Amino acid sequence: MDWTEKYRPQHLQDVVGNSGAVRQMYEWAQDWSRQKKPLILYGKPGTGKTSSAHALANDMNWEVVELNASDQRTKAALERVAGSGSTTASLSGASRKLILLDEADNLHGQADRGGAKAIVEIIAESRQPIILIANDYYSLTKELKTATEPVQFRALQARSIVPRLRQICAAEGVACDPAALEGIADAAGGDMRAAVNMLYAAAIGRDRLVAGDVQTSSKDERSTIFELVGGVFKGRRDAELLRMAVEVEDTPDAVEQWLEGNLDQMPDLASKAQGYACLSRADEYIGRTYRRQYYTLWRYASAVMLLGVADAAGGAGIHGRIMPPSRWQKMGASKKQKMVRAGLTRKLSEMTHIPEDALREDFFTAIGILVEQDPAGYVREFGLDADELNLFIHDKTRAAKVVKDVAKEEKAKEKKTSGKEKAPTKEKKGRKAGDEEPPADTKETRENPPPGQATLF
Ligand SMILES: Nc1ncnc2c1ncn2[C@@H]1O[C@H](COP(=O)(O)OP(=O)(O)OP(=O)(O)O)[C@@H](O)[C@H]1O
Repeated sequence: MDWTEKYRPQHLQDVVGNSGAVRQMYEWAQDWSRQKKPLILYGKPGTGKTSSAHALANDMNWEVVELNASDQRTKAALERVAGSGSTTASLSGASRKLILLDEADNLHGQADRGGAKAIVEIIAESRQPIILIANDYYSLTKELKTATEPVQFRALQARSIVPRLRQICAAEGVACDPAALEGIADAAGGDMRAAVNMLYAAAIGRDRLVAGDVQTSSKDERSTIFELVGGVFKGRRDAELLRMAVEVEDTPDAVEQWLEGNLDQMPDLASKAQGYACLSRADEYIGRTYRRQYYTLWRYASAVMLLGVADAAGGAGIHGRIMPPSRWQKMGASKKQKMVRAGLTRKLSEMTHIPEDALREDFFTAIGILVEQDPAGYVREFGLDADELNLFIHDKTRAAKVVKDVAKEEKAKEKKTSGKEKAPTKEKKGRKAGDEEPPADTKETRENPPPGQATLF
C-alpha cells in the first residue's frame, strides 16, 4: 500500500509542523458560523494542506465533500451543498459538511469568467464550512482573496520530518540508521510527501535501513521522465522502475502521454497493440482517480502502464531515443501552460461534445494544423484567448496581436450592427466590397454554417 496514504495524519495533532496554521484552522472550526469566511490553505506541495483539512473534519465529526475548482460540474455541486438551497437540517452539528475545494488557483480554468465569479459568490454566501486549497496564493483572483481567510503552509524543516520517518519505520518493522533518515529529510526539500516516498523506495523489502541504501537524490537529481520512459522501453520490469515513477514530477496522465508518444518504436504491430491495450486500461484507472478523487489509484495506473508497456517491449527491449510526445513538447510542461492546456481541453470538449479524455494528441495535432493556417478564424470561432492561441502558434506577440485584432474587429462589427438597428434604411443601401458579411440567422446559414466549428466537426 502507498505509504503516503497509509500514514496520512488522521487528526490535527498528527500533522507535522505548521503549528500556527493548524491552530488557525482549529479556531476557525470551533466557532464556525455562517458569517465566517472560508479558509484558503496555500503553500508548497506535500506540506499537509489536504491532510490537515481532512484531519480537521475528522476531529469535528464533519463529513467531507471534495470538489475540484477546475471541474465544470463544481458550480452545480457547490450550489447543491453550500448554496441557499441546502436545508437547515444539514447545518446542524454532525451532519455538517466540510466542502474541500482543491486547485483553487485553477478556478479561472472554468470556461467562462462568469462561472468563476458565480463560484466565488456561492463560496462567500456558503451555509457550510468551506476550505479551499491552492499552491500559489498570488495567482488567485482578487475576488477570491477578498472572500477568504488565508492560511499559509510552509515547507517543513528536516528536523520535523525525521521523527515522522522514524515513526513510519517503527510501524513497518524496519530498523533504521539515523543518518539514513536525515539524508532523506534533507533531500526532500521541505516536502513530506517526497520524504515518505523516498523512504518507501529505500526501505521496501528491507528490515534494516542504512545510509548507503538511501538514494538521497535532491530535486534536480531525481529520475527524469526520459529515464523513466527509457527504462520502460528497455523492458525493465523491476522495483527500480516503480521507484523512478514515484520520483518523477510528472503525473501519471503525463507519463501516459509520453509512453503513447513513443509507442511507434515498438518492433512489431503485435507489441504495439499490446502497448496500446495497457495504456487504455491505465487510462481507465486514471479517469477513475479524477472522478472519485481517489489518488491511490494513480499508483495502480502507473504500475499497469509501466510494467505493461515494458512487457510489450520484450526481453531485449528497444534502445532508440526517447522523444517527448510531439504536441506536449511544443506546448511545454510549465504549470501555467498545463493550466492553459487544461482550460482549452475543457473548452474544446464543451464545444465539440467530445469527452475531455478523448481529446488526445491526434486531435490536438489536427486542430493545431488548422489553427496555424487561420489563427484569427479560430480565435473568432472558438473564443481562444492569447495564451490558448499561443499553444498552437508558438509566438506570444503574434498571438496577442491576433486576439486584439479580432476583438477590435468584433467591436466594430457590434457598433455597426447597433448602428444598423437604429438606422436600417441607411444600411439597406448595399455593402461596399470588402465589408463584413452581416450576421444573419437565416435558414441557409443555419444549414451551411460558417467555417470553424461546424466545418471541423
Ligand atoms: N505536515 C504533514 N504531516 C504529516 N504528514 C504529511 C504532512 N504533509 C504531508 N504529509 C504526507 O504527505 C502526503 C501528502 O500530503 P498532502 O496531500 O496533505 O499535501 P498537500 O500539501 O495537500 O500537497 P498538494 O499541494 O500537492 O496537494 C500525506 O498523505 C502524508 O502522508
